[in-house]
Amino acid sequence: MGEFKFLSCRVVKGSRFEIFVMEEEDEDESIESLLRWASHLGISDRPTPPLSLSGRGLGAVRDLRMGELILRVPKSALITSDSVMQDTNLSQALNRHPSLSSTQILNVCLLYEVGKGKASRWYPYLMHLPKSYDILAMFGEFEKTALQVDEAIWVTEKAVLKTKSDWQQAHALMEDLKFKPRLLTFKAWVWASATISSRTLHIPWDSAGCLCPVGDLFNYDAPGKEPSDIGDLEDLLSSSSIHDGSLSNEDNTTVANTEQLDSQSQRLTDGGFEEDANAYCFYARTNYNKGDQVLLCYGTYTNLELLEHYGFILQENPNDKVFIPLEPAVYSSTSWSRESLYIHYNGKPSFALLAALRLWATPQIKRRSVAHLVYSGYKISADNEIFIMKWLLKTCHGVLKNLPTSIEDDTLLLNAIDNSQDFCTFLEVTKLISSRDEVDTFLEAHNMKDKCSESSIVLSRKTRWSMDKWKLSIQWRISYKKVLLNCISYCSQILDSLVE
Ligand SMILES: C[S@@+](CC[C@H](N)C(=O)[O-])C[C@H]1O[C@@H](n2cnc3c(N)ncnc32)[C@H](O)[C@@H]1O
Repeated sequence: MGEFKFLSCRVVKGSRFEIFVMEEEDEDESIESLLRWASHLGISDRPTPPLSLSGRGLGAVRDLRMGELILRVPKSALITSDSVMQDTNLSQALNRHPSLSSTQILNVCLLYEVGKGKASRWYPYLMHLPKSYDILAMFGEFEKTALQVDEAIWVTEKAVLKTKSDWQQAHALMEDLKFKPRLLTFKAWVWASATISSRTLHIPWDSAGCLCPVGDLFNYDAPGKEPSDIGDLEDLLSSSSIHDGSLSNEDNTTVANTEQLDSQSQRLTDGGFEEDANAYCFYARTNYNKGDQVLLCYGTYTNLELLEHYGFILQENPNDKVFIPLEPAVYSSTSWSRESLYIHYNGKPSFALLAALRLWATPQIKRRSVAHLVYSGYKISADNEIFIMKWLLKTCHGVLKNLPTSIEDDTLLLNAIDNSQDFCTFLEVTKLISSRDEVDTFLEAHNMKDKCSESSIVLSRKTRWSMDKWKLSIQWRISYKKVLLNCISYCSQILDSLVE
């Protein structure tokens, strides 16, 4: 579920699409009917045939050049609150409930359309939406605890509470609309909310976005591999040695680079609604060879944000960030926001974190005189640098030590879940793990503790789904711990070079 696996690839024939559809093994024939339906709506990859779907994905049927138009989805095919509200029954009911947010409204619109069944003009599309999702709002107590890190647990609790309160607030409207009982349930609401969270695309006229048939089959590619990304800018600034010359030039360089970053961040998405074409248009974000999967950048996300909004994480995420506990005096030593004080995925402290630590480690009385250096990214002194690197080392070690499991055990557990042929083998393999509490809790939660001796255990759908989410929790905490380990090796290297 939500897992990115290409078990079969084939060219879809019999539709006007020359799209290369990558599907999961159990995906039924009907994907072709979705594409046939889409072409009737005017959704087209012509005249330049190119793309792919999630669990499913889109692949290139010929070489593609960066910037090439690869898919057009006319406005009339998009599911937006506006388009669904052309139904007067719905729009009148919405007028009677004016306090709902645009996302709540789109949620209701999606469920309303689902309630129409075959009478919905988007029926073939709705039928192909995933049946379940793995976003944080769907995590139960067990999977939430398996995240281990307070910040992630807190984000999960917030997501669950928000989904619940959104549902409660929208309930009166849905009753007013005489939704069938199954569409009134929290389960239905969470499904719609996860669909919207993980599949909508930005449109300028509605902050809730739109659902875009076929266009929502692109999987995600992370931005940040560009040569002058923020990491490089920080390199440029923080590797400079202690500097006492005029800073006016450096300041200008910083501003110029920051501006360059701004203009890049505006190009973070490679699809958008175009007024002239009255369509959502998608362009190749890079060159692709025939057979490659074609990806789309949804935006810049950390792994926790990807998990929260999309239900997956990237093993290598150039935009990942880890926040470590800082003393209140560090926050008050600078005007940088808390959000800017983090460790990059590669272990390097962010520009702002280094600056804040450098100032914090400077006696109060001297801070004013060194502030201009610090804000330009320069080191203050070797002693200051040694102090903050040692502090970072100690803090990262401390955070890792306080987590319930080691990265080695996490990796063993993940491999056991991934590679065991059956549940009994899984249980055997997990006996090698030093901290077995988590496995025992899982068995208890699914009433399987006393079944461990049975030779073949058939897992229920619910158990398998919980296991998928558990896996995501373990993957996430591994990625978190890796960043801290990267930081430890980064600081050790800097210390070695300073002490030499
Ligand atoms: C807009 S949909 C993309 C199409 C989707 N794969 C499908 O089968 O409909 C977004 C979802 O695809 C999956 N996904 C997208 N990019 C991914 C990636 N790079 N790795 C793993 N899963 C990904 C996630 O489940 C995500 O919520």
